[in-house]
Amino acid sequence: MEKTRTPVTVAEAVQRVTGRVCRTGTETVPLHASYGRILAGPLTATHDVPHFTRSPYDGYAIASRDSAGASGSNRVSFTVVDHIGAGEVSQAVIGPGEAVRLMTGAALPAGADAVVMFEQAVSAGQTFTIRKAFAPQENLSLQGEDMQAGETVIPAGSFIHPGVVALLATFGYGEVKAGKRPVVGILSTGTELLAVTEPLAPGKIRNSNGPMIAAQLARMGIPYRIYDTAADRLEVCLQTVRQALAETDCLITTGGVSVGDFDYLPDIYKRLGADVLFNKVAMRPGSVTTVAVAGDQFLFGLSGNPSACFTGFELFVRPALLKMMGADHLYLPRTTAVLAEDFAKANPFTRFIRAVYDGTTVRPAGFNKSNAVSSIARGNSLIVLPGGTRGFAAGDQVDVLLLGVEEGMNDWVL
Ligand SMILES: Nc1nc2c(c(=O)[nH]1)N[C@H]1C(S)=C(S)[C@@H](COP(=O)(O)OP(=O)(O)OC[C@H]3O[C@@H](n4cnc5c(N)ncnc54)[C@H](O)[C@@H]3O)O[C@H]1N2
Ligand code: MOO
Ligand SMILES: [Mg+2]
Repeated sequence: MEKTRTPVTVAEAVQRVTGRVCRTGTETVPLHASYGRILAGPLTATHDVPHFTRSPYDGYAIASRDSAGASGSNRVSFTVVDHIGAGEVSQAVIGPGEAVRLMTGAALPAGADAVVMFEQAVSAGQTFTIRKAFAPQENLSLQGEDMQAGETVIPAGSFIHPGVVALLATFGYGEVKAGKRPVVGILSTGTELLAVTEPLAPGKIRNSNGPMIAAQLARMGIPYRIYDTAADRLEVCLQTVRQALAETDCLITTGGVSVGDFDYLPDIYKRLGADVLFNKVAMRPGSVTTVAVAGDQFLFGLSGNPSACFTGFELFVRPALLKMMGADHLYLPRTTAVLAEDFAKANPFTRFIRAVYDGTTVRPAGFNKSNAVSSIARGNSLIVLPGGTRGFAAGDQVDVLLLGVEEGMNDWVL
């Protein structure tokens, strides 16, 4: 008889997984391919930004002291001695009553310390007048106002989003050192599984977990290798698992992880001498989710039930892969929202409900059993109801995990 499994809390399971992760290493990637990677080292400003004081407006550079006393009834006049656009540097040194006509982004000429916007001047040929006094540094984009040389702007472990790409470009990095991405194997097990394009047959279903996991990995920018689905036969599955472990950094299997007569993953972990971190989690769906480590390779044994499989990936596989790449924000972003409808079921275990979150309220995304596919498709989030609670009513405040958001949180508190 199958030994009773001891459930661990979700927090404990998450901690056991992330606690065992070793970094995959680092590699240098071209800047244009760096989006979505994890920054290996801190990004320090190698120069001031901007590195020269410039005009933030199209207008005239003046010496502010020349504008003293200007008013509507006492217009002060300037003579334009040069004319530059962004990228040009004026050789003029502004003397009393002189100005340089310059465009946004152009370097401030010597002798100037303020900029008059075109809208603040009345122009006439090579001269213009103003009706107010300008303060020193008025309308300037000062050297170093954005970043100063030596400042750490982005810490190591950050997700390289488009803003970080802009920063790397600003400092002249044509390539960047990033966390190496693990190559992940995907193996769907189950004698009942048909390839996606095969016609249905009695008792058979199409393999939806494999393509779903591939997409979950793709969403993280992680390369994967898909193995042919394996029938529920111990030797066949074991052989494919061994092959996958030889060819990839870690393996995600789906199905065959529970207590059924043809659930062979538990035997496979034994045969591999793998260290099973847990094989039962106090959660629904996905209570049978198993994570094992063979040598230094993770084996994520996700449930065959689609909603459980999906949830197991987001809760355990995702943070592990992020940590392998050196990320410091491992967990799904979390928020709270008002439950839009009653959820009457009791929650002996922590419950993750595929849900639709609209920024204020959240509601279950329809049929929500462990075997549901529809609610994974309709949902954009997971409602988290703590274990040991009764039902929840419309209007209750609940925790929500957001799916498909690039950057996560650096703690798991649920
Ligand atoms: N006596 C017990 N039975 C079950 C228990 C239990 O504790 N005691 N746990 C139940 C729970 S909870 C879950 S979840 C499932 C988990 O089963 P497995 O992970 O072993 O997965 P399978 O048995 O292989 O399949 C379950 C279900 O999912 C379908 N499936 C499998 N692979 C795919 C795929 N790639 N794409 C789409 N659907 C898939 C499969 O046909 C089954 O219907 O066990 C419960 N039983
Ligand atoms: O592992 Mo099961 O998903 O709890 O239904
Ligand atoms: Mg089973």
